[in-house]
Amino acid sequence: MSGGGAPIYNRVALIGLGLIASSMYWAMKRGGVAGHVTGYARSEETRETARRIGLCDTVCDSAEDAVAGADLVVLAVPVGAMGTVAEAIAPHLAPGATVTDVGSVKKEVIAAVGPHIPEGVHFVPGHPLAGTEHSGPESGFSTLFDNRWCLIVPVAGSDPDAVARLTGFWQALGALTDEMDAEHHDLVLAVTSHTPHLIAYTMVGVADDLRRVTDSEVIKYSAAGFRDFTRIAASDPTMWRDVFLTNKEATLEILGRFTEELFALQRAIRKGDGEHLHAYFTRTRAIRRGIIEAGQDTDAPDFGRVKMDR
Ligand SMILES: NC(=O)c1ccc[n+]([C@@H]2O[C@H](COP(=O)([O-])OP(=O)(O)OC[C@H]3O[C@@H](n4cnc5c(N)ncnc54)[C@H](O)[C@@H]3O)[C@@H](O)[C@H]2O)c1
Ligand SMILES: O=C(O)C(=O)C[C@]1(C(=O)O)C=C[C@@H](O)C=C1
Repeated sequence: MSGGGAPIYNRVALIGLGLIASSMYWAMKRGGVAGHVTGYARSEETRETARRIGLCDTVCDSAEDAVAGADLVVLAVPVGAMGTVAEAIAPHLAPGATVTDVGSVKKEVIAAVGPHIPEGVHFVPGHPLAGTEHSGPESGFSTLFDNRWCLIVPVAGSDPDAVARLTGFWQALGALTDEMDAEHHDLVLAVTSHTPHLIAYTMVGVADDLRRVTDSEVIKYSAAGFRDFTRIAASDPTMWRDVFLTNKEATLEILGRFTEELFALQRAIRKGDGEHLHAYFTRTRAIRRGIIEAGQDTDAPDFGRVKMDR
């Protein structure tokens, strides 16, 4: 972490003031990572909230004002709005500035933003793999990125110094960093984040339909597994609508494989094929244990319990 050394960027502009931007602001302040931080959100109400809670050193009434003189501009709006925002700020970007984004999808964001980035301005996309089901300017906290991955996704011709500086910035916010190309990123995230969210949304929807039949029993007596699904399914509808509309190809590919496996399990249940079910669950349990042994999920609530099982 920067820990009070020289700031990595003198002036940072946050466009969109929700969970990710507000967490970035508090983490920047914690580590002395940035000099002055400006912020802009589309709605007057969000800007007022930001001013009230001291989110950003200056809250601007236009994106153009926010980016003026910034050496780092962070696009932290829903994926579907990235292109429009980039187009609006493009004429006001300072020469030599870096524009990055935090969008959950990379290929379509790069296609939407890239063409608007002027000559002499660097574009280095990124994606912190950290979040919660909450959204808006009051949902952020300084430790969100601690020990979480942030994937840096350089585009063709990305300036290596700009990439290295942004990488150092994310590390100073507490994150672990890695580089990945956009196509691979979108496939990996379809497996680890996007399809699981869709499944959670579906399961909660199914239970809600059932609730009408069983008169609230499903929700009332929901076990921990289902409650975890409801947390995920409470995630922001705009953000997730945009994720599925923009990571269509990879999500449909993974959903296709998921459906095949589900049918195989369904068949095993119908035929009473306990061997199939047991072998399948044994394989997936080993995956979970492997993650924990690799130390990649040490803050999971059941970490200690799984260790004690052995
Ligand atoms: N929430 C997560 O778990 C998570 C994790 C990693 C990355 N992301 C990505 O980060 C980005 C922001 O997500 P978030 O969770 O902070 O969302 P959020 O809903 O908390 O905040 C989004 C902000 O953008 C503003 N906004 C929307 N459209 C705008 C526009 N056209 N112009 C200006 N401002 C606009 C909203 O008013 C809000 O302030 C998204 O692209 C999302 O995919 C989210
Ligand atoms: O922890 C959560 O609530 C999240 O959904 C965070 C999560 C994820 O799926 O892991 C969601 C979207 C992102 O783009 C990155 C992280």
